[in-house]
Amino acid sequence: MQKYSEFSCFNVFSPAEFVAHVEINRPKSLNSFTPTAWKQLRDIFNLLSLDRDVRVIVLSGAGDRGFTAGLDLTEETFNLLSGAPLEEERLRFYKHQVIKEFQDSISAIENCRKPVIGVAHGISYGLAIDILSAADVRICASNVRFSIKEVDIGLAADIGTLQRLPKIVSSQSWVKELAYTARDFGAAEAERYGFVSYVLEDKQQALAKAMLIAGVIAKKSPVAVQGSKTLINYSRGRPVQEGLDYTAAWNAFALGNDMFEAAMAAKLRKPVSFEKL
Ligand SMILES: CC/C=C\C=C\CC(=O)SCCNC(=O)CCNC(=O)[C@H](O)C(C)(C)COP(=O)(O)OP(=O)(O)OC[C@H]1O[C@@H](n2cnc3c(N)ncnc32)[C@H](O)[C@@H]1OP(=O)(O)O
Repeated sequence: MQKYSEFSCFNVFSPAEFVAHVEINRPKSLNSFTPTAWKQLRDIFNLLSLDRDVRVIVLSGAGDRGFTAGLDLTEETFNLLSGAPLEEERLRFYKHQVIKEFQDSISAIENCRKPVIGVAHGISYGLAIDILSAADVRICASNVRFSIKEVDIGLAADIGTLQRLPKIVSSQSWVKELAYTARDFGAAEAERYGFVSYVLEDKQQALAKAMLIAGVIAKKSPVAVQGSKTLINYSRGRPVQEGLDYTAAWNAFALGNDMFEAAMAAKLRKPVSFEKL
C-alpha cells in the first residue's frame, strides 16, 4: 500500500478489499526489532486504526526462518537502551521512558480499532509473544518455536507478555514455568493451552487461513466488528456488570438504522452492503 511505503522495516500489502497485511521485513536479522522497527510498528498500527480502507489486519514475518527473533541484539539497540553517557538519575528516568515507549508500540496493536490476526512461524521469541498476545486472533505453522526468552537476556519481560498472556491462556502455572525457564514450546502446546486457535502445516497455509478469516471479517459491519473488539477488551478483567453497562451505552450510541437494514437483509437472505459505514 503506497501510503505505508515509507516504513523501511515493514511491508504493508492489501491482499483483498479492506484487508491489510503487515509483514515484519528484516529477514536477514530474523525479523528482530531495532528501535526504528518498534517505532514503525507503533506508527503503522496507529495509522491503520484510522484508515477507512482497512477493516482487518494480518500480521506476519517475512522469510522462512521465523516470525521474529525478538529484540535486536546489536550494538545499535544496546546503545539506545543503555542510555549512556547520561548520569545516574537521568539514566533511570531515560530507561523508564524507553520502556514506556516500547510498551506503547505493542499496545498500538491492542488499541488498534481493527482486529489483528497474528501468524507465527519458525522462530517466535521474546517480542514475538508480546506482539502476538496483543493481537486478537493467533494462528501458527507447525514449525513454530515460541519462547518467552527474556530471562535468557537478563530481563523480566516488560512490554506486555506477563500482563496479557495470563489473560489469554488457561494455566498460570504454564505461563510462569515458561517465563522463568525461557524454554522453547511448539505448536501443539500453544494450541493445548489456547494461545493459538489454529495450527497449519506450514507458513503459507497459516497465512492462507488468516486471509480466509480476514476476508470474512472484512465483509461484516465495521461498526459491529470494531465495537466487538472494543467491548471484549474493555470487559476483560472488569466485573461483568461494569462490562454490561459500558456495552449498553456503547451500543445505544453505535446502533443506527443501518443495523436494522442489515438485520432485515440477513433475514431475507439478501447480500448486505456496509459500504456507507
Ligand atoms: C526494553 C526491552 C524491550 C523488549 C525486550 C524484548 C526481549 C526479547 O525479545 S528477548 C529475545 C531476544 N532474542 C534472542 O535471544 C534470540 C537471539 N538469537 C538466537 O538465539 C539465534 O539466532 C536463534 C534465534 C536461536 C537462531 O539460531 P540459528 O538458526 O543458528 O540462526 P542464526 O545464524 O543465529 O541467525 C540468523 C541471522 O539472524 C541474526 N539474528 C538472530 N537473532 C537476532 C537478534 N535477536 N538480533 C539481531 N540479529 C539476530 C543472526 O545474527 C544471524 O545474522 P548473520 O548476519 O547471518 O550472522
